Amino acid sequence: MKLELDIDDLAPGGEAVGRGPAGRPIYVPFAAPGDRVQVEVPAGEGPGHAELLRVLRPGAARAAPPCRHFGPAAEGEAAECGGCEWLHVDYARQLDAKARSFAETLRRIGRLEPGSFPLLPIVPSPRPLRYRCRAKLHFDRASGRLAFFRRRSHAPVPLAECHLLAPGLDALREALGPALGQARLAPREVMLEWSDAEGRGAAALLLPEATPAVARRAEGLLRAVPGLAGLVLLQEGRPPALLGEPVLRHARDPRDPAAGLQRSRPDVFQQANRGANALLVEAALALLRPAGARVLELYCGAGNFTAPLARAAASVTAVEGLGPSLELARRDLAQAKVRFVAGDALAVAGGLARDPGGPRFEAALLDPPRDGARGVGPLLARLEVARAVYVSCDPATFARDLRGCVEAGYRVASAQPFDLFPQTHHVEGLALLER
Ligand SMILES: C[S@@+](CC[C@H](N)C(=O)[O-])C[C@H]1O[C@@H](n2cnc3c(N)ncnc32)[C@H](O)[C@@H]1O
Repeated sequence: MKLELDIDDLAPGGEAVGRGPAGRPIYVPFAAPGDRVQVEVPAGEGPGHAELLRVLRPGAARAAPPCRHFGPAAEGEAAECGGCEWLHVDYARQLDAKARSFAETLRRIGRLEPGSFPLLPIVPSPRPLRYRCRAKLHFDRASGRLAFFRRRSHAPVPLAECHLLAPGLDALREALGPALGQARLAPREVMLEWSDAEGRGAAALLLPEATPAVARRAEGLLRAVPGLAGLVLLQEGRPPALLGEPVLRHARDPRDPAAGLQRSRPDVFQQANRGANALLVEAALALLRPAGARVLELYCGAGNFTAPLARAAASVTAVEGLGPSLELARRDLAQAKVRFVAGDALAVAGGLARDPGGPRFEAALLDPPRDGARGVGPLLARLEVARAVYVSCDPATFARDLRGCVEAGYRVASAQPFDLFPQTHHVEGLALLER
């Protein structure tokens, strides 16, 4: 059914939303607040996911998307690249939508009513474009190019440009696709990383098989691509094979050389937006006040927060589940007052909590993956943690866990959204819990 709609807002899931007949919410990709649009809507009663047919009258929130791959497939060269959702929306409007959806998730899932705790304004990314120093891409054999997937699909969109990638990373993307074809390598996934501090990059290739012949071809690839310092060859069920120098060093804070460098590897977690990450780390440390405290850090990764914690704290016990991340953190931060523990974060914290003679902590910092840290509240209480900073990339599990912490005796002393992923709906959360 064809319909004309006024678009009211951006939707938390990355589309835009307007009201159809009888007030039915209709979600429309590539529409912007204030637009009048013509859409194709599936019949039915509940919320509808429509396709955009035409923008009849553009709204004031519209911006000209700089990328040929963005937008509905029918428009010229555009090909519904799934890398961006809101490249056609003014950045201030994106921030406003994220701040509101963050607050709404805390209210709905965390039962944290607005006004009952300090909710701080969203922190913008220093760069709304060209902010990524790493990306997960796919190799499209047909075009010999690296690709993102099309929106809501596994069809590749071979990229001739990407405005989210830092210039060095974008140049590496452009060179690597054809070179993979020439080396007769067809990875299922390519994790690409670039260090501005080093002026060179690295890639992890997920391969169907990593035989000695494949490794020899990968060595040829490494020699052929300027700026590619190293490769990690990944094959399911096998340990990673390293070629060249895939461990890069990033500036911990691009604004402050004194903050030092941090090791990274393309196959382990690292924040992609280094500029916004520096703001997040700074805010987390200011909230936690680790000076002189015994600190428990859960999900420490390669030590993004561990280094500044170690500078101020009396001691840091840092827990991480992924071996190669922990190895990088250990290499950067080998010092007596930092104790790294390998293992499942909640199991390790639970073990410490059950041990009557075990360590206790004044402060804790946790930064779990999207699944969150269900049940962490009672563990923090048993470990006698007085204040905890929770960093999250998923507002829903964040809100659930904050509720759990409140039920375990903590209060939310502040919460704040951060924009680490401009042009998408993703939002990072930071909260201080105290008791
Ligand atoms: C969002 S990342 C944060 C890493 C680090 N804090 C940073 O800022 O770069 C989450 C980290 O948790 C680790 N992880 C995932 N599940 C885990 C678990 N059950 N126990 C311990 N670590 C886990 C991942 O390997 C990853 O390093």
